[in-house]
Amino acid sequence: MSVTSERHDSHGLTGEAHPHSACASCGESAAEHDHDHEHGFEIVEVLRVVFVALAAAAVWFHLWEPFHRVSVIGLAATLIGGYPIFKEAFENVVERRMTMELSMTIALASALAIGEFFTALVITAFVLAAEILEGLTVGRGRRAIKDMLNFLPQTASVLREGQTLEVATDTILPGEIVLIRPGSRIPVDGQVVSGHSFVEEAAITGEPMPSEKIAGGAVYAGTINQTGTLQVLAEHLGKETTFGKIIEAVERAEHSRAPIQKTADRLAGYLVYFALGAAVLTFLITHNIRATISVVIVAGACGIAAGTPLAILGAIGRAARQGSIIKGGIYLEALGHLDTVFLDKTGTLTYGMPLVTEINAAPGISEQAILKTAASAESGSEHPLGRAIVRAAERRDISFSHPDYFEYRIGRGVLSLIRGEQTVVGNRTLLTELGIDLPQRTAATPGTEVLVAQGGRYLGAILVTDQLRDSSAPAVKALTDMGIKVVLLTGDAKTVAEAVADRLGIIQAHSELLPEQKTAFIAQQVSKGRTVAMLGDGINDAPALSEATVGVAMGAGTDVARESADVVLIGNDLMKFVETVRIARNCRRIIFQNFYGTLIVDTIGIGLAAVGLLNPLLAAFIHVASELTFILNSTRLLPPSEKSETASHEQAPVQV
Ligand SMILES: Nc1ncnc2c1ncn2[C@@H]1O[C@H](COP(=O)(O)OP(=O)(O)OP(=O)(O)O)[C@@H](O)[C@H]1O
Ligand SMILES: [Zn+2]
Repeated sequence: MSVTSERHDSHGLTGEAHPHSACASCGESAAEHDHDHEHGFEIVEVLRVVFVALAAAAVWFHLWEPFHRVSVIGLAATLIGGYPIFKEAFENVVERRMTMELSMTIALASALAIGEFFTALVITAFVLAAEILEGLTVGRGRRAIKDMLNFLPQTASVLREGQTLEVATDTILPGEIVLIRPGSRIPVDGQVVSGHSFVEEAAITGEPMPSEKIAGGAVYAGTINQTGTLQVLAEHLGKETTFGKIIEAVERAEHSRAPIQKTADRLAGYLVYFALGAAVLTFLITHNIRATISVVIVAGACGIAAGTPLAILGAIGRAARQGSIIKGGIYLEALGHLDTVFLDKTGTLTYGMPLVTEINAAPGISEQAILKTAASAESGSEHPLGRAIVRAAERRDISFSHPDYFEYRIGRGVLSLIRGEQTVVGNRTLLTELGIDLPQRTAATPGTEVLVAQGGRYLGAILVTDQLRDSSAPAVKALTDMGIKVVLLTGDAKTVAEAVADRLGIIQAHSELLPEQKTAFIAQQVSKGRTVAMLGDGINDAPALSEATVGVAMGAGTDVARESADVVLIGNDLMKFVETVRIARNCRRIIFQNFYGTLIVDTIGIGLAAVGLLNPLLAAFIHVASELTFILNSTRLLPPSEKSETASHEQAPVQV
């Protein structure tokens, strides 16, 4: 049961500020407030319960009863103690909203009217006590997320003019050198300039194994430096850090309402009507006022109304802790009933750092010449394949020039002009379109064949192989085991697609797709009513990510991909995606448990009350107990408190 006093609003989390109301207006405002004055409110509320309970005892023992029919203590204490309930009910009447407070008020008024003062007081006490417990639970949920914000260090050591100064973190500027001692939390995103250490990055990636840092390595705010001192060149600060962005996304997600939340509010509203309707029927049929009051009282809806946002908040928070940022409740909900996952190959299933592994030259051409020509053509290329070729040429000390003209044919390769000669580097489709004669595939091993031609003549093929991510195979298996269809979509050749699909146990693979074909493919699935996720990393993937029900970007991918995505995997670990789907499914299951549980308990309760088997006190107890059970059910998803974690880290032995 929940009473929504104004003070209480400030403790709410999105959507549960008026837990019993079926109104969309209850969401946003409550979440804006903070909850620093929590303790003051608790004491007033606790005193109110104690007051009502004492009054109930007084009524029970017939203390001071100047009038025969009316208990002054009972009446006064119910009115004073129940004030928050009545106030809320009055506001609901003004707003023409049917809420549980309103029905409780009706029940209390009826109890007073038939002289059941003790009953009225006990019910009031129950309701108020439940409200406190619920407020604490929901507050804990909100704090679990807020905690994340407060755990960046407030001060940091900075090297300024040859001196080490302790300054407030928010005064550090990009480009300054920050000194990070072992055992302390890193305050900025930046690059290690000197030192050697291991850093625990669980806050960012969810990965518990510390990662080694030497000069040149990247460190992230919120992670913990463990063994050595590091000097870090600050690059991003505060909100601009990866950590800051995680928090921002989680906060935004918290404010956005998932469709299921609207369903929950509506369902909670219907329950009130149902209870009132049942009460009217009970009265008409039995003329038993006590039974009628019990019917009104027994049905609780907080398990649905407050339990739903709590579960969603917990799930988003938990996912964030393990390195996947869900940008809104709506995506969490979709992930909970996903039926297909589309995977891009390069950069998603593979590391996206391919290597040149083989060069097959046409007769009379040297490997050197092929690499030189290809590297020149690709010197301005951003594509992983182009970069691999350029890197290979550099590694072999092959000098190359820049093309006079360069054109990128999406999904095919590059056209360029080198010293007046038309140079083509790309796949079979591209070279065939240009009318260049090609031999059969020459490569001995699997990999992507990049064909090179100059002046209309085929020079040879460069085989580029990318490595599958370690997490790809287990992730595909886990998704398949969960009953989700896994489909590979790639721009690469059929042979490569099939080899990858084979290695990973993917049954359906589509190859040689242009980016717009990937997008169209996904759009078609979505229009069929499927709930699909697309995982990708590249610039070309952005439209497909937007088209999918849930677009998922690899953290190491391009900015465009991360912007268009609905979920970002910070650590590039595909198992994190699997884990996120599990969390989403769990969240959905808990919400539905609460839905069905509430409906069952309320229906049985109303039935028992209607036939006179529940007195109002028992009815109130059932209401409160069932609601608290369902709300506690929702809290199972909340991430463990970060405070204790932080404390244990700070106590870690400091070695300098
Ligand atoms: N810069 C390039 N140099 C050579 N070939 C290229 C280049 N860009 C694209 N290609 C050719 O076009 C194909 C499709 O490229 P695209 O970028 O669409 O997909 P991909 O990187 O191979 O894989 P995925 O679609 O799984 O990310 C590549 O496999 C390659 O054969
Ligand atoms: Zn309630």
